[in-house]
Amino acid sequence: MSLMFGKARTCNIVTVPEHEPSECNIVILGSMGSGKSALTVKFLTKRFISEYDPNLEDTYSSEEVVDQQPVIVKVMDTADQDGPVNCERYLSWANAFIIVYSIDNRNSFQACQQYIETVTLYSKGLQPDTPVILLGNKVDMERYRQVSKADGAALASRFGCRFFEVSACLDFLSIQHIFHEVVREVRRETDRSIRPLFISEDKSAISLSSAPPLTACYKELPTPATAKLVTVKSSRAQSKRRAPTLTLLKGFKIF
Ligand SMILES: Nc1nc2c(ncn2[C@@H]2O[C@H](COP(=O)(O)OP(=O)(O)OP(=O)(O)O)[C@@H](O)[C@H]2O)c(=O)[nH]1
Repeated sequence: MSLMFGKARTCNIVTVPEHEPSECNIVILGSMGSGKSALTVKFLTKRFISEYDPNLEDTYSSEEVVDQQPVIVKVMDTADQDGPVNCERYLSWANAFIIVYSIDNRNSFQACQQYIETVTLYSKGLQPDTPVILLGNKVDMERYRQVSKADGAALASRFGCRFFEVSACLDFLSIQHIFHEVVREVRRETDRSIRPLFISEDKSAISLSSAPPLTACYKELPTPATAKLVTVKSSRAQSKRRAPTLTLLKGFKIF
């Protein structure tokens, strides 16, 4: 069963009940082998698993607390064969994008530019804006580095993205920090998009004190399944390989 959660693009202000944690849909993009799955698994399980089914695309969720506020983080680990293809499956779903390259692979860095251009073009003018984080992964492979930190930073600043270098096989906290920073960026953009209007001199302007309290622009969504990690979207592509697999996480097949 494929169950996708959307979010209201048009800002129809609805009240999110206090007890309901907000949601944050994050899409991870990048060329094959850049480390998308490894980063996703590390964030969800604190473990580094070395081999994944490259054709497996799935969406996972995790209940997090960011700055004392609970949030359901949904992560779509994509599996484009090369470059952004049929992007509509994630463009309207995402609250944010993490675009990954491997510092030891120049081609993966070039592919990131295509992804950044695609998502920034789509998000242009949309409210709230969709934050993009550029990630240089495999920083443990320094001796094989092909992409300098300066190159990564320059690409990120050209598109107004945040930029980090990480390694999915090193400490968990640096990976968790990235995902939590994405949640903070989404919250900032949401607050920015519902910031009270400036009251003009014209007395006819609505006085905000009488307007209902503005809250996040999310439509009421069904509460997600209680399980901590759930697969909410079936795999897009079935694995072609029939090697024996160990299923670590629902939806992840590890060889
Ligand atoms: N040294 C090192 N290897 C990594 C790191 N992250 C991922 N890898 C390895 O790189 C290979 C590809 O990792 P994946 O997570 O499958 O990459 P992916 O982007 O999901 O690739 P596809 O599944 O083909 O789309 C695997 O062998 C991982 O073990 C890292 O930070 N450091």
